[in-house]
Amino acid sequence: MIELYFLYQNAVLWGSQCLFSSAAHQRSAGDENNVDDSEDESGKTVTVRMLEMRASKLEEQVQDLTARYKKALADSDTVRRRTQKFVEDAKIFGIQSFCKDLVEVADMLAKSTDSVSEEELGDQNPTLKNLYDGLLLIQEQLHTVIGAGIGGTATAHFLRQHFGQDVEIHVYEKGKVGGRLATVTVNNQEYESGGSVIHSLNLHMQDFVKLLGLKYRKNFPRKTAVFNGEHFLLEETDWYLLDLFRLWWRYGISFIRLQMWVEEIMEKFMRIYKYQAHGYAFSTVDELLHSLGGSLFINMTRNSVSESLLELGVSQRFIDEVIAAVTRVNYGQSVSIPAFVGAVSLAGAQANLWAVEGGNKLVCSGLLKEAKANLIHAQVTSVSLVSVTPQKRGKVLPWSYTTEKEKGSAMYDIVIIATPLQEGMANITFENFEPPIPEVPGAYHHTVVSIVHGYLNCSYFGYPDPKLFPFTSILTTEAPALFFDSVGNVSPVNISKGFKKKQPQEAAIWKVFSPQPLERKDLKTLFKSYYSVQVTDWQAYPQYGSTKHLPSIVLHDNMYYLNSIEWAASAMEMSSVAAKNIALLAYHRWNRELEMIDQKEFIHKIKTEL
Ligand SMILES: CC(C)=CCC/C(C)=C/CC/C(C)=C/CSC[C@H](N)C(=O)O
Repeated sequence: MIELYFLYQNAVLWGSQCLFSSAAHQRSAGDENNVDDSEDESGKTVTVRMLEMRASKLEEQVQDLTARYKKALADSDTVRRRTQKFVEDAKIFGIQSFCKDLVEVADMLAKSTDSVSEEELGDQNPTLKNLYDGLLLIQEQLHTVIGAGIGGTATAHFLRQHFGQDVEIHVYEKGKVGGRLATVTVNNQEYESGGSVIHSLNLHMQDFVKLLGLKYRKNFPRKTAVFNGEHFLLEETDWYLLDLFRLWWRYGISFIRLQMWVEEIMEKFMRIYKYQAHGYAFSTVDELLHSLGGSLFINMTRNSVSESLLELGVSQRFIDEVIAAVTRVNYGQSVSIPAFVGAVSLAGAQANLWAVEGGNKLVCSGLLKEAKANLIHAQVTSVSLVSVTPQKRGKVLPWSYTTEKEKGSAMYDIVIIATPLQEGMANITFENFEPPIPEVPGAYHHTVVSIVHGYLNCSYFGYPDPKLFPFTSILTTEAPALFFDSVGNVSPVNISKGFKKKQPQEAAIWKVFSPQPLERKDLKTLFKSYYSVQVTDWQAYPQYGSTKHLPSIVLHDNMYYLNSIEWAASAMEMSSVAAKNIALLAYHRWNRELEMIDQKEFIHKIKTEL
């Protein structure tokens, strides 16, 4: 633009100089031809008159030239402005034509691949096959998921469902597929060591099991007691009415109030399936919860379960003896956890629970396969933003990863982080993001799971005769002397293979949850003798209360964080709900369908239909 402007100015100046020099030349020529210089009647000599005439002519010329010079200057300004606009238009046009070219190239690629028939792609023509595969790769969008637990694999599944077959999905996993859904083997039988129970109303988990042709495994009926470190406070019997009477005697109608509370929350939570079936997505966990249960749900993430239940009229004794026992077994934490996760925990203590025959982790491997995702065994160490592609194509996010053998990097269009980002866990650094990706606050809670093959020490619980000990599940209340949260008799993941439930006095497989690894003296206290102990130290779920805010789902234009939902409540179904939400959110944002995100009016209409 500046160069063009200077050229034009020089041309105008150069033209003016020519005009002036020709005037000077005319004058000298006139001087040379002057012969008659006699006076006229006004007393002026011919020379004077000629000079006057020339002067007036020159004056006219000067006026004419000044006018032309002014016009030239005005024209030059217009041309400058026009040139400027032209250059700007050229730039915009350049981008537009680049986008158009891209779309044309994409269309051409699609036409090229469509024109090749399956027969032509046979083994006889490897060059054509390679070319064809190469063209397909160029056409595909690349998505990636970090983490192959239930959240990551369910995301891969839903991404495939919404984006279709043309996208390529890479899933990075540094450990085993399944993540916190895992088993340990004792005497050739596998036992769940991580997330173990699913609610009968968890519809995504149910759908996965059906889709993958897996089988349900019903939980064996258990007989539960609550231990306070000295004796049992509550003991379940074979008599339902007797149990009810005892509950009423000890806690009044607290247990009925509690049951109604959990049912009401569960019913509201179930709205999510309808919203998701309509294709609606939420950009924050708060928006999602608000759409389900309004300010009640939002407050439930802020107030503790004990506060909420006290307000409801549940007795302090019931909270200390029953609610605490449930929050300890499910989340290793006290009744100060928020009410929402408290309610999920209580739903997880209901009778209608199930698991997956063969192990819950089979859902993860099945979903990966079903999504035709590429599993990459590598640890992602950093994610950095390199360039911005025009408009709809969003940002391109590459990252480095390390495997046992190599370091590498790759580029993706959409990135989903499905592993906890808390300090000391995923250890992913984010580079070149503007604004920078804020650190995700909060900590994860350590829970140690010990799978013990042995004989329970029933005397420790006040039952010297093991034959009279009827309990298969022992929960605990908050007591400083207690070194464990719960101990329960567990069945293998394959119960259909002729498995018979062991009696409590027999050597059996026990699962102990504790905040710290069990010491030898602890094992000696809990077990009369044992054959083996297998320990898994999980960073199992958030340390509730370690942050005030629920983390963001959207970390950047095309980068999402799945585990933010765990801060509302951590459970297999919660991760599945988050996975569906992120796939929908990513899809709508990619396609600029913003009316499908954080919808209020339509959701209100659907809510009233329920
Ligand atoms: C809002 C409510 C009351 C329920 C939402 C539905 C839901 C997510 C139910 C799950 C219940 C359940 C099986 C809980 C188990 S506790 C979580 C456990 N520690 C785990 O790791 O899975």
